[in-house]
Amino acid sequence: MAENKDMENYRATSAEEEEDYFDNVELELDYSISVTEGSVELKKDSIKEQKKYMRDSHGDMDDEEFLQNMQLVNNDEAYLTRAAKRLEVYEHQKKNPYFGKVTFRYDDEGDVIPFYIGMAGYESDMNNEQLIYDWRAPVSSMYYAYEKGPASYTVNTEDMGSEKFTGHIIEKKQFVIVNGKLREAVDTDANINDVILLEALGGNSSVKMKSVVATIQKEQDAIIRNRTAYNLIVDGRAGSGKTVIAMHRLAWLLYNYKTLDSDKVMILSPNSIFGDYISDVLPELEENSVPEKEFDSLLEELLYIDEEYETKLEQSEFIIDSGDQENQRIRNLKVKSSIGFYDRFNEFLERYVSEIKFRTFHYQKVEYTGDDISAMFNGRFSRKPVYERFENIAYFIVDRVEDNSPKEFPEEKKNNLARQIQKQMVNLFAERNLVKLYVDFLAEMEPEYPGISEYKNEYGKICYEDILPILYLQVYFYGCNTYNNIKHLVIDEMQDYTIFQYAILDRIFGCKKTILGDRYQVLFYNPEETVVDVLTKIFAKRNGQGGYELMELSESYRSTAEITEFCNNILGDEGIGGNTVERHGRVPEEIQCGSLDEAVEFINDKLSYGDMDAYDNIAILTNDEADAYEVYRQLSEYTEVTLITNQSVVYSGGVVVLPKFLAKGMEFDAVYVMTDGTYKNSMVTRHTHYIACTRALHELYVIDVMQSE
Ligand SMILES: Nc1ncnc2c1ncn2[C@@H]1O[C@H](COP(=O)(O)OP(=O)(O)OP(=O)(O)O)[C@@H](O)[C@H]1O
Repeated sequence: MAENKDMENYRATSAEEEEDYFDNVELELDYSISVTEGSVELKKDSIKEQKKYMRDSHGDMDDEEFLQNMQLVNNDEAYLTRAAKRLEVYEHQKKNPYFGKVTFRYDDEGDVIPFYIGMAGYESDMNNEQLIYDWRAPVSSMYYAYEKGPASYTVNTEDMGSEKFTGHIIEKKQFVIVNGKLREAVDTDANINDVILLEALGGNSSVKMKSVVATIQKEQDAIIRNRTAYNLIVDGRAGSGKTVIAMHRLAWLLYNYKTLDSDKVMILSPNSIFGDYISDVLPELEENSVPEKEFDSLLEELLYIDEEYETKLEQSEFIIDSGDQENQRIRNLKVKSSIGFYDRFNEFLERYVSEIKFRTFHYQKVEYTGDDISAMFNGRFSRKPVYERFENIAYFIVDRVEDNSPKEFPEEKKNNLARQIQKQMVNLFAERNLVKLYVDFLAEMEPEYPGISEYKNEYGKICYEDILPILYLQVYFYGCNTYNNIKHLVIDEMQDYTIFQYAILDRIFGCKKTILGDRYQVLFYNPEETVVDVLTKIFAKRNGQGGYELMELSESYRSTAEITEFCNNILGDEGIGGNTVERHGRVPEEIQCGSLDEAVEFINDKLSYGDMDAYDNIAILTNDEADAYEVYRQLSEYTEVTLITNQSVVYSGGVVVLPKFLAKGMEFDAVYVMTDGTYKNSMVTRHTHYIACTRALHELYVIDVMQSE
């Protein structure tokens, strides 16, 4: 009832009133620009004078006075940097100041306040009125989460706790503003008006991922603004916006948690091309970019063994070359990535650790026998990770040594002594070769899984699936503090990592995490054990710490309904694809070609007869790098085309040729997927094909190149 009364008493703002508000914001922004530019000029003069004064009076100043003057100059220069950034934001705001509005009637006082929401907030320099609210501000959450009617928002402050405000949204609008002109003000009752979303989705893809603040959907917003999860796991179908959400979540976290800086956040991404693709979103949202890493570079950085080992890429090539053959290595690889194998390895390690014999430790009058240390290791400290137990025992012994000495030890002495004790204990392990220990474990598994002890590839390198348990072993024993400064980790394409990788990441990054991916975009899909099962095991609450929340996304925003349907059919019973957004386009075409040359001819015809002229980014996805090179070589005789390889670090759009595995996470307006005509026969190739086809926004062609006998 209250709702109806609100509606009755409230007169919606007219188009003219919206025009007036818009014009006023424009005037205010002009004023702020001139005020800021004026103060920049004054500051520049003052810096110049200050520097001159320091030069002229250098001889007469004592050190303290000189430092004080230096500090003044530094402050003024910092002001200039901030002002330059503010001017940049004002300029963006002049082009597009806000995209939405909610008018909210507060329950208690009955105040009615219109909140205009934009990419960044804006406070008037004339009267300090907040004319635009940043999309990340607490009030803005109502725009994404509620339709007209009862609504609430909560303000959380790090020192004052949280306060909830309740009331009613009595008006909700979306604005279409193009190049500083208010084109349309649309009343919207739904979350975000479909027409505006469809218009956003109908455009071409871009070389770099773009922000989508104006059209974030309710289910996506709940992920972006989640405050409660320690580890937030998002399982979403292809094109459901996981990557774009990950970027917006980071921007939201940086805005709402003042102690979180961009250098305390990290993104784990699948390859450098993908890193480049997402690199613009945060700057576009007025945040600094955050460091980004691939798992293999962590591996290289952290693992200290001398033997050569395979990369993830080498492993993927082996899997794809094997196709559907159940060879020994493929069998091993499946076992070695399973939860059961991980559990058995941990049981083996626990047994190994409980049998460790420690040496007796002496220091002045204090003595701890090997048995005493062993009792502490397997008793009082047994619930801690092995490396923490060393540290705990070392400090425990140092405390006893201190108790026995007449004077208190300074902190430094304590730390040095603890380090010495720890070193002694760790050396016991260092004598053990990590690889040998792992090989011993494999030997134990051999009767159950014949052939499992093979751990090197045909080139004598340790296989990728074996190097991961070895790195796990290393962090299990020695821990790793390298990334203790990281306070939030984002893992995209979560389905690409195995249980050992998660166990390693869990130990290296103890911080909160946002983990996103699609359980179906994998080469081996096993409904009995998906990546979600792995994640919920590794990130389950332990001793009341950590834990996870699992959220799902089912709506697919990238592709037309026709392409999404086509892709869902590839998976059949092996997966649930995305629901389609009602955006329509050409039905995907399947073409048979007798040879690669013929396939190139088909693509070239499409490109030269103008069929693709409407598109900015067109990709040809091949089975492997060799095919990619061949297509590139032939096609580049006729048209401008770029080859993307594993070494590429920048993606610059246009027509590109790349192997399928590098297209992960990316998207293109039109996609030509090459296959050898046999993808339906094997799960690996079916899933690879699905991943490749889901990259297309508007047009998709599947070219079956028949294999010559
Ligand atoms: N709310 C939204 N408004 C406008 N565009 C959106 C929205 N959500 C997603 N998109 C667009 O949909 C496309 C797919 O998004 P994204 O790449 O983040 O999906 P994904 O789930 O990571 O896909 P995949 O798993 O297939 O790599 C992008 O072009 C993105 O901008």
